[in-house]
Amino acid sequence: MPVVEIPGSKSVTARALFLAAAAQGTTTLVRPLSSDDTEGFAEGLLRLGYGVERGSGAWRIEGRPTGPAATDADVYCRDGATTSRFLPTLTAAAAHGTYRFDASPQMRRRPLAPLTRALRDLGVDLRHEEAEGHHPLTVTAGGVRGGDVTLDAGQSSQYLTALLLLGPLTRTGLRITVTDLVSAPYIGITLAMMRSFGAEVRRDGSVFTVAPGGYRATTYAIEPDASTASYFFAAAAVTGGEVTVEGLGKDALQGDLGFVDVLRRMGAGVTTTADRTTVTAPGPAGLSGITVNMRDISDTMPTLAAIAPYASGPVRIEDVHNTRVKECDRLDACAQNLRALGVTVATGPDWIEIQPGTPAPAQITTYGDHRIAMSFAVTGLRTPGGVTFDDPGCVRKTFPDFHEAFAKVFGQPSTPTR
Ligand SMILES: O=C(O)C1=C[C@@H](OP(=O)(O)O)[C@@H](O)[C@H](O)C1
Ligand SMILES: C=C(OP(=O)(O)O)C(=O)O
Repeated sequence: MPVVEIPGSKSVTARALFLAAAAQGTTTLVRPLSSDDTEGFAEGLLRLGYGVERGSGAWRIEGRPTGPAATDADVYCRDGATTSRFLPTLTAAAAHGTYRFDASPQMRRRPLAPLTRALRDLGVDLRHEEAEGHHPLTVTAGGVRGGDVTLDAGQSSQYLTALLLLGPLTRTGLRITVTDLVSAPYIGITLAMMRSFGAEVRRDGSVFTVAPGGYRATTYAIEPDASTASYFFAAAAVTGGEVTVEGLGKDALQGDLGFVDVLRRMGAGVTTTADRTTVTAPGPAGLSGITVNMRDISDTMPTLAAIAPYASGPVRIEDVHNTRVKECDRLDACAQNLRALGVTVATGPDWIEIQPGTPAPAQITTYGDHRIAMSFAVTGLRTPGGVTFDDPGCVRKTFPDFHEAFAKVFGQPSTPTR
């Protein structure tokens, strides 16, 4: 019964870095994720003049409630959407300073207009350099008074998280009315973590009220990444094995742990205690087909799509339109790779339906998307000779050692070669 050690949560680490930077005092983050996204976030804070010390297993951040020490900085956000959306928002609260942000070509393509519009509605001087609503952009800080703002988070919950995180740094607090919301469980993570750093925030349906007053430093332990765990759980379900992940159980903050409920509905065995989760393969009949709404847990859509051919009936995943504006268009990427493996698949604006099949060996086109690589590594476990990847290294975004760690647990390498 392998107990798998999963690296820290990207989402929790990114929020913790924002909160620690804005807090009064020195914060210690225990077991943060060290990957391209979170290292990029930390480098961004360093460029802004925050004190960040990255030790192995713990990071220390010197909070600066008055804002960045640098009054002028150029920050490169790499591929990180949380970095690209949270860091400009952090600098908007500074009393003064000019901060320019840019991101990778992949991230430049991804939208952030609803967030930048809301920031402007709150009086922030924010200019897009090229395309409206995309990086690169410049924030000329002058503090944020606060007040009422309306936000459409139907494309990304990260817009709402950014505004919520900003709330305690405003002079009078924020009242945010949300007209639409995807990936809702991520807002639960945000609210819980804001409270852990001393903020006062309330939710009444679609209205969020955040009191002014800043944040207080703390020691914060980062839980393992539930989206990353999905590849190991899925692999247990399709290889006849069993996998236990420690540190992710009933008390977990991350909604993506809900992926195990999907596996349970398909026939896998799932046991969850307060702080661990075990998935065991289904009986001899294998996984059944399913129709499932993944609006709340859409980062695990590619995981399910990649194991879908091994189910005994069709797998239909619905309400995941926002997966088209992630690292790549994930509905198209999943469909194209499944077809390359010889599987029958159909897609619509916000859904994908996959027929049972017998995947044949193929090269997976990752589109530079870590989740496409990690998901199809699971498919490869039951493909004779495995699968190969055009860009195996794209896993660096959230799990640089993924291929090695996966091979260690499941024996067969996912052949991360070109
Ligand atoms: O807030 C976060 O940390 C995240 C929210 C989700 O994004 P969307 O809200 O854009 O779906 C998720 O896909 C992403 O990996 C991380
Ligand atoms: C969509 C993702 O990341 P982000 O939006 O934080 O870049 C992801 O990790 O699947």
